[in-house]
Amino acid sequence: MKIPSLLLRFPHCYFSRRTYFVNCHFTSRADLLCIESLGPVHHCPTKWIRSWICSSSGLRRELCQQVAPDQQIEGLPDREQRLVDRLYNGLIRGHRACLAEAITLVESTQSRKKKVAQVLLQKVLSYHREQEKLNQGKPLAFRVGLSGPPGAGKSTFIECFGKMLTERKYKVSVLAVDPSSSTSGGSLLGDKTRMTELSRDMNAYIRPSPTRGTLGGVTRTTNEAILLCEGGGYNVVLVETVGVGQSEFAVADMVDMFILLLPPAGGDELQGIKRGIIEMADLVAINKADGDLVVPARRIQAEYVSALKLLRRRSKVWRPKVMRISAKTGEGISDMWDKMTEFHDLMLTSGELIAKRRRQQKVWMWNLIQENMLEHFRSHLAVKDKIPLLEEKVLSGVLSPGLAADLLLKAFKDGL
Ligand SMILES: Nc1nc2c(ncn2[C@@H]2O[C@H](COP(=O)(O)OP(=O)(O)OP(=O)(O)O)[C@@H](O)[C@H]2O)c(=O)[nH]1
Repeated sequence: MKIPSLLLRFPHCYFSRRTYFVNCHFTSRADLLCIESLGPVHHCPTKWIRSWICSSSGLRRELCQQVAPDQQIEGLPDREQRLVDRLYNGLIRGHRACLAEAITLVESTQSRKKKVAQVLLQKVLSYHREQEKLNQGKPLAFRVGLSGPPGAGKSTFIECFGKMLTERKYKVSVLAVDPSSSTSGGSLLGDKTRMTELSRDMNAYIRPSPTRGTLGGVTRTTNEAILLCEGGGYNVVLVETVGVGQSEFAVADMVDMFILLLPPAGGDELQGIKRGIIEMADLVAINKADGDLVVPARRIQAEYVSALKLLRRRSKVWRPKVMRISAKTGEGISDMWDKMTEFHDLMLTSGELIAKRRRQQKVWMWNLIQENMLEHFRSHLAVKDKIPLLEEKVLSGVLSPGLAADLLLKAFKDGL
């Protein structure tokens, strides 16, 4: 059936500025819609459409309200709007090329592209809300963080784990957070040669770490990339980081479950691993528990079981577990997934998962403010030229860091 165009976004709907003829296919449950644009028309009998939707779809009348103006996506020139529409449509249909292009867009540092990226994200977010509603409020994807020191076997694990999930008809995306690649010029996660088999799997999408940017910038784009992957229908999103810096703390703040992958090695060999990160782990997996390494793996497992008992409980429904696995032989990987789904179900039914996600949203917002404020500060005309001189004075000991900061902050405030 053809009706004049509307952009339907449940629980809200509003009529698009550019009107189209559309084909609407309602599902029997009447709250899933596919809209296909066929061509422009110049008038839009809104009242008729509303009553048509309400009567023919059985939707409650209050679902058909106009969205608040600040939620509307508009204001882009046609060319950019077409780009957003193309990426959005491709993304929600599961086209990997569109997902890749969309992530490149959110990674862009150009202000124009950033704006376009935000419009796209806003659209994807609305789509998320609709889909979550259809899913009885359950999140679309399971977000899992994976961290571990170099050589722990992260890529071997992801390859094995990812393939197991795709065989079970999950769609898996792997995002890497590795700001070391921007600071040292070399990537600790050694992006290119990793997970070759999984990267050929049509139900998997692997995105290497952005090669530029600060930790703040990289985590921002990773957060946004998670949303895009979920929009693309990936129901398990793995965020990988190397556990020797700050990035793993950032990753723990963007996922539902945080997993620490360790080799069967004792304290000295794991010095690079920060103590704090163990406290954040929901599951510790001792990898390489095969062959001669089974015995040391058992010992390390026992050590971590005792260590975790001493930590403060972060959840009412879950105590961190320690498991032995072998990414090489695949042993323990299926059991590990069972534990992970148990965690997910418990967190979901207790309401802790949703609460955690909400908290993370707030943290994310403040991180963005912090990052943007700093960028604004550094590039402000009143302080920009003074920074090198004052930094030099602090370095040579002529000025205390506190005084230099005060001088810069004063110059900034005066210049506002
Ligand atoms: N015996 C054994 N070796 C493993 C296992 N998992 C990984 N390895 C080996 O450990 C080495 C490091 O594995 P990777 O998967 O590259 O480790 P990684 O943590 O991804 O390391 P980076 O790529 O440097 O971050 C490789 O030689 C693997 O073959 C395992 O379960 N058992």
